[in-house]
Amino acid sequence: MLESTVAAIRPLDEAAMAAARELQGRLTKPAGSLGALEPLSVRLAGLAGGCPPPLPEPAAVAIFAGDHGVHAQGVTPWPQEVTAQMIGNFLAGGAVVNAFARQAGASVTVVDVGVATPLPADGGGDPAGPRLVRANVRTGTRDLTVTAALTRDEARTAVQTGIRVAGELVDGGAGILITGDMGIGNTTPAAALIAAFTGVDPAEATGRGTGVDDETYARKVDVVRAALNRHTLDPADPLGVLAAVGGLEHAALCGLILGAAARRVPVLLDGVIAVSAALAAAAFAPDAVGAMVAGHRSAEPGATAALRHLGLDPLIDLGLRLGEGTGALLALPVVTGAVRVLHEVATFDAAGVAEK
Ligand SMILES: Cc1cc2ncn([C@H]3O[C@H](COP(=O)(O)O)[C@@H](O)[C@H]3O)c2cc1C
Ligand SMILES: O=C(O)c1cccnc1
Repeated sequence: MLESTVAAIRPLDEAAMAAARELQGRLTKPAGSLGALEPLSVRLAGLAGGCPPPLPEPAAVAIFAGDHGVHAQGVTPWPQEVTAQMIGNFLAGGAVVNAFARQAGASVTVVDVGVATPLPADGGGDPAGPRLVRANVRTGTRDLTVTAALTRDEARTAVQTGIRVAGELVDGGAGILITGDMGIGNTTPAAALIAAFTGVDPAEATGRGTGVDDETYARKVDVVRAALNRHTLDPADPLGVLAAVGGLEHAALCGLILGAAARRVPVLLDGVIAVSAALAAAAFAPDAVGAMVAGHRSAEPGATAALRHLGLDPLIDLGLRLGEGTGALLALPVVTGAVRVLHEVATFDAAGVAEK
């Protein structure tokens, strides 16, 4: 399933992109006046294979949750149980991601791919409310400073879970997928993935996550450096890199991105966890980048290194460092606006407006 998904990922459609560029030039506005929205609309036409591309509606957020053996190294001040507790909060609709999803009209799907502590009971209430998918591969990764975080089989199972969730959401009518994550400690494997795929130094890849103090930050950089030294990491073997230093939610997010790209549906990337997973997806299938839209620039420095490597410019930059899918959800109206222009704005001809 991983191999067939990767094989299904194709380049953007040049004819659709040319049509979108040509249409942009005839709309009642100075050429280029919509800045980054114009190339975005062109790219989405290329992804859809037609102009105008469909409006990216409805949106579906998939929050992949997992725990991390590296938590034992003291890389975050938060107890591991917070991962499971926040799942309860997501299902009850009380987290920031829920507030932003309601605002954007997006559905919320929470996927347990690797939570270590018992989950709260399913909400079971509102059928339109947040939904829980139970797909636990193992109860947290192993400590990546000691051994590989995952076996290749475990990493593959998590990637395939992400592909499956993407397929289900697209079959359910989603016009855009949004990446979300929850996993106490998960900025540490994200930094290791970013260092492995981009080649930046662990100090540049590593940030303060939930907001660690100077002492914890120094330890976190040492942990990422130790992980990079401990494992042989070949960026041409993304499954091997995900297994050695990744997390179950990172692997599943990689799958979600690959699944979206294979179905030619855009995937709006959130913060540092999402972009670290996007590096793995691009290593599996370079053309998957065509389906990626960088929602925002996380305050985590590794996110900027990853976006540079992917050649993506984030749509908004608000200093967010939360995850869950929050930054991507805030960027959603920008993506919709970029496409709506191609659907609704009059041409100079049709509106009787004189050209320069
Ligand atoms: C209450 C709470 C809600 C969150 N929502 C997302 N994260 C974010 O912070 C965690 C990563 O940061 P670190 O690597 O420093 O632990 C992840 O769970 C991520 O989703 C949260 C963290 C907390 C504490
Ligand atoms: O950029 C993110 O997604 C992020 C940053 C800090 C903590 N958790 C997530």
